[in-house]
Amino acid sequence: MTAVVIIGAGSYGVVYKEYLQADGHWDVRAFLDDDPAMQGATVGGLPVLGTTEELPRLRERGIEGAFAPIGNNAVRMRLLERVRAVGLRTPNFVHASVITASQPRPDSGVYILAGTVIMPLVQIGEFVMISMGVKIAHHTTLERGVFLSTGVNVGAGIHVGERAFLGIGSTVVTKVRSVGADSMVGAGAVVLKDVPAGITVVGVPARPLPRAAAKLSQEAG
Ligand SMILES: CC(=O)SCCNC(=O)CCNC(=O)[C@H](O)C(C)(C)COP(=O)(O)OP(=O)(O)OC[C@H]1O[C@@H](n2cnc3c(N)ncnc32)[C@H](O)[C@@H]1OP(=O)(O)O
Repeated sequence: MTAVVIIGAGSYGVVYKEYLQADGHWDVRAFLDDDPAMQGATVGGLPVLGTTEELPRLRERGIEGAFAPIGNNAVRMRLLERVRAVGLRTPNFVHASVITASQPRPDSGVYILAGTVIMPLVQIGEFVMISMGVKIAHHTTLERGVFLSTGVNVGAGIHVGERAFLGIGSTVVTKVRSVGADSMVGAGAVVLKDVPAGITVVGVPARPLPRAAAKLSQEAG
């Protein structure tokens, strides 16, 4: 068993606590959370040990690594970089039901939830987060910090840029070459053309949202 903490004691944190405990490889000791209101709380039977300022002191407590299952890609990446910087591990979590012919590198902070299927020759960058029931075809690349929501379908040979966010049930068809960095694909969208970096697309077929409406807030839930 590897002793770990979970950063973020919100709904994702509690769900991941359940997954990690059921997995049998993780001794989940506590949460860390930067919300002052959470300090001293007990969440899902585990203590909130402190804020992320505690990270440098975790080794003294015998903790070896941290998970940060946080939907905001930039925040998740920043936190996991801090975890590494203090010499802790950023383990992967791949649910036992996942069928994958393409593995992320060990300790690359990649999380893949139940029912996902990944074909061979898919590159999975560090800090990628993949929700339930996602399908990814061959020769596709997910760059660092990509988030694929529940039920996303990504075709073959597609480059998904850093921190791109694909909303629940969206599809990117095989003829698309690129979904740009920091772009957002709305829930249910069907992407038929390349998505430029930094924009939000919605609908069937997917078209850009006017910039004023696109907040890129990544409220992933
Ligand atoms: C465990 C999991 O995986 S959970 C799932 C994770 N979360 C998601 O999938 C959420 C994905 N987010 C979305 O789809 C969002 O609606 C976004 C990011 C596309 C847009 O969000 P915002 O920028 O806040 O846009 P807002 O809600 O103000 O809507 C702007 C316009 O776009 C339309 N719109 C928003 N989302 C969509 C969508 N998915 N499809 C079609 N139209 C949409 C709205 O109806 C609105 O149109 P109007 O101006 O004619 O009224």
